[in-house]
Amino acid sequence: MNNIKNIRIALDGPAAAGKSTAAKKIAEKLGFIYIDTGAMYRTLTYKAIKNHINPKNEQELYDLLMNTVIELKPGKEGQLVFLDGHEVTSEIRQQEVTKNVSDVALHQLVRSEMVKRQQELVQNGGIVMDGRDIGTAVIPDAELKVFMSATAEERARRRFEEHKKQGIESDFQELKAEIEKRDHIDSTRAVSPLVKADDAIELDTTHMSITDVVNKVTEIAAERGATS
Ligand SMILES: Nc1ncnc2c1ncn2[C@@H]1O[C@H](COP(=O)(O)OP(=O)(O)OP(=O)(O)O)[C@@H](O)[C@H]1O
Ligand SMILES: Nc1ccn([C@@H]2O[C@H](COP(=O)(O)O)[C@@H](O)[C@H]2O)c(=O)n1
Repeated sequence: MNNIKNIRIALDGPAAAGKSTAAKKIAEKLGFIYIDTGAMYRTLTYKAIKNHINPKNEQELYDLLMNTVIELKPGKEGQLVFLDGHEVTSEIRQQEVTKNVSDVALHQLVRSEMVKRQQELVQNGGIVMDGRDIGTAVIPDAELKVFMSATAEERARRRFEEHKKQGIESDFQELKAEIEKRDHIDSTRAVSPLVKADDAIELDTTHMSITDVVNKVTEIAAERGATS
């Protein structure tokens, strides 16, 4: 890095641990760019569903990805997502996408292309990137790695409250089961599974507020050279 201010912060952890909420605020505080890599896997999944491609068909998914432009752009409320030039920011959060995304994300061919694209996005530093393999595969030499966790019960409770605020009806037990299923697929896949990098700082946020989390990470980021 030629500018010590432009550190790269890798934020990994299981579903609904609060990664994107924290990452957005940390980026805002530091004047960094925020990149949500889950959105890229979700966008491919959304297109695969539209094209009736089976999430288990690695070659067809890869061919589709090679003919797909995924753009992430900063917006007022966070990151905007574009698929082949069309905005799909809210479409990629649909339940059908959530249910299938971990099966799409487990393939070697899909992951190596996604990692390549993500590495191009972090070249200049000054970024907070969140996902499942950022500290282990995308930016293994990141200046700061954080592995955010919380109990499955608390993560399901947070998602349930989020849905309630958005007027989306949901069942707590179903949400918890969906989160646990996704975590299981993500952490047991053969290619870059969800795992804490050896040199990541573990942050159990079960009893932490969003402000506590943001303050903690920005404090450590400042120690590692980031200035706002
Ligand atoms: N420390 C916290 N305390 C209470 N609620 C939180 C905390 N962090 C995040 N939340 C809330 O939990 C919900 C899930 O957070 P968020 O979407 O940031 O998780 P995530 O890790 O990015 O999830 P995913 O990987 O599934 O996209 C959001 O409604 C968010 O406002
Ligand atoms: N670096 C990443 C990011 C995401 N995934 C997969 O995408 C799913 C959706 O991610 P969200 O953060 O939007 O919930 C996630 O469950 C993983 O299957 C990934 O593999 N690597």
